[in-house]
Amino acid sequence: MAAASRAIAERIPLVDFILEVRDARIPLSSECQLLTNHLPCSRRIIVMNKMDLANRSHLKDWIKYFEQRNCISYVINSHNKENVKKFLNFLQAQIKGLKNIDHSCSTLTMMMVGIPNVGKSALANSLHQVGRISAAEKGKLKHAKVSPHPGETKDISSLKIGSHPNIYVLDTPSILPPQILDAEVCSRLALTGAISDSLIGEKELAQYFLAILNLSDEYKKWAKLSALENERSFIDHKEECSSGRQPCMKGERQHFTDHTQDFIVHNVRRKLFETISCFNGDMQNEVDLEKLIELQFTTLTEAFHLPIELGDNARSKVATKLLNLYRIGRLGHYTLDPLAF
Ligand SMILES: Nc1nc2c(ncn2[C@@H]2O[C@H](COP(=O)(O)OP(=O)(O)OP(=O)(O)O)[C@@H](O)[C@H]2O)c(=O)[nH]1
Repeated sequence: MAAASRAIAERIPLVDFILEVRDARIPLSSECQLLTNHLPCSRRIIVMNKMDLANRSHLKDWIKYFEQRNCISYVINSHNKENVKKFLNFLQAQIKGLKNIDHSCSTLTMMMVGIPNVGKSALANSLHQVGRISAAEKGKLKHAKVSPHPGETKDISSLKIGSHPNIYVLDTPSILPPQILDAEVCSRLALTGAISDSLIGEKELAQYFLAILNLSDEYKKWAKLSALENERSFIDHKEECSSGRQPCMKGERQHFTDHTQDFIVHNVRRKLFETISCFNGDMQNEVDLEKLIELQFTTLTEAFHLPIELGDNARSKVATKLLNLYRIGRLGHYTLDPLAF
């Protein structure tokens, strides 16, 4: 990372814009510290990526937050083509605003910079795909490597994203400071996938996520799952009594090992809703909150259909599956950094 930081720092004066890619769930914790002291805000655009995973009602407030600090910012989902097209138009408007440029024959470069796993390569690829470049150039489409694991981009690569003027985007390897002293920031970075889970521990990370979920309002959206389930059990019971057949397990023909299947996700959401709404303790009290999380681990073992024989290993499995569901956006949308104007 030290070599990457040097290579990026050397290029900063040579490029027209820096696209500092951050994670929309942690707009502050995912700040790239290398840029903080190096760059005037007018040449930096803060791109809050993965907006589809963040709390939507907070996004406008974050744009306002950066505006107040004279920084240009933009929120985006790199997997959404329409979003990426609008972003490209926005970038072209920024370029038009640059003075002393012959817009018909110039070549402009933008460098993507950011901490691991924020989606720099995914965004570079998407811009390249929607960019107005010739069919011949598209035929040779290069791709930056996209991966769910942090630190996969090893070299600086260049992708063309526009013509007249020619615009190139440089995808760069991730950079992180050598030490992160704030434990809360570390947990947020691990939960969003910027650093490895092993630095915190999977179980601890899942407990951290459950604390966030329990203290948010996201679970309230799952109230109807619980009501629906009660209604369904009542109907099933009536049908079984009248037909004399044996009760059958829900989702019997489905695959219990794939925790991303709808029937398992619904079960998980329902169990989380029920444990939180039946909880009598004080959520603001750390000891009470820990008790609730303990109970949720036990309840989720059943919701994920984990065999009882797994014993203590069941808790690790619950943690892995729970973190995965959170990361693919199936357990609600959270912005983990608090907004402080
Ligand atoms: N949900 C969601 N996932 C995204 C988005 N952008 C990227 N991802 C996913 O995030 C993961 C990381 O994306 P990359 O493009 O490899 O991230 P990077 O910043 O280049 O990662 P490094 O290799 O550490 O430099 C991949 O699994 C992507 O599919 C987005 O807008 N929304």
